[in-house]
Amino acid sequence: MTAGPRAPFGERLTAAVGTRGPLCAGIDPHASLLEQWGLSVDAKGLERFAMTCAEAFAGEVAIVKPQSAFFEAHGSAGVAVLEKLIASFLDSGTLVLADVKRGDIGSTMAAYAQAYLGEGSPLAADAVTVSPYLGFGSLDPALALAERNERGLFVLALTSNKEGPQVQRARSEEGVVVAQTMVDEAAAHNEGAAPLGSVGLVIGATVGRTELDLSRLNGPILAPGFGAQGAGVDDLAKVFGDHLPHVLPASSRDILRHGPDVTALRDAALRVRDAVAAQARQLS
Ligand SMILES: O=C(O)c1cc(=O)[nH]c(=O)n1[C@@H]1O[C@H](COP(=O)(O)O)[C@@H](O)[C@H]1O
Repeated sequence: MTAGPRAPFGERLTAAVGTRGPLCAGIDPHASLLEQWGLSVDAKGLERFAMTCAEAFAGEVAIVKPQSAFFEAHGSAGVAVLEKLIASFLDSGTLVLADVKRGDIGSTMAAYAQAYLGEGSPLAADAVTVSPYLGFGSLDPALALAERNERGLFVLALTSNKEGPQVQRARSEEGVVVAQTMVDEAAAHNEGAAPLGSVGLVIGATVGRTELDLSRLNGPILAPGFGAQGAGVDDLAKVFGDHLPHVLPASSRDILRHGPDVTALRDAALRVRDAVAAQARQLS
């Protein structure tokens, strides 16, 4: 991505959502979607898929989220397509959140941070998803590099899958819900940032009442699970209530199934965005 001075991620995201509305369009090139789009299930088909998404979304939605797994599945040629996709959004006004969900011991985390948040790295994106479930402190190298390079992190808190609560809703010896600890740690990093901090959380739109205190977060909330996993606009109000203005619903398959026609794909994304924005206005 661009070298040189930029605004902090939280500020850039706020501006992008202000201009282009509240939606994170997921780019998840499932083999079944490649087939449905009439593409070959190989790196060539992957590249066509990715570039079609770039054409449909660049400059149109606030942020896109390529899911790294579907690129990695094609080996080094697939990773090269991910690099090309990230570069294609450069200066488009649409930010890129690389969904890599990395989490490891600190010394290894430093290398992941360099790959996805390092200046000059071909995989560097505006933000990445990370997992704090090796302990929030294991993310320190990524937090430090993100801050230095004005990039962002989205830290898993309550994920959209049904297995998540076993870990995320467990309580510490002091009785604090594990996910609340992640919220509080992210909030500490965002304290005092304006208009919004650069350390976001991931809370699935499918999780029901979060029972988390999000009042001091001062950061964005990515809400996947929208569309294909069953969550809809009504769930956003139920799950996030007053925090809805900082929520960024994410949808992948439910939008991507409208391809390969670029206009149909773009219109599908903008329909979701408009439905979310209307719901947020109704509740404000
Ligand atoms: O971090 C994520 O984006 C994520 C977190 C989560 O709790 N649940 C979740 O589904 N995701 C991702 O969001 C996308 C959801 O895709 P769809 O179900 O097709 O909209 C996938 O790329 C998931 O890996």
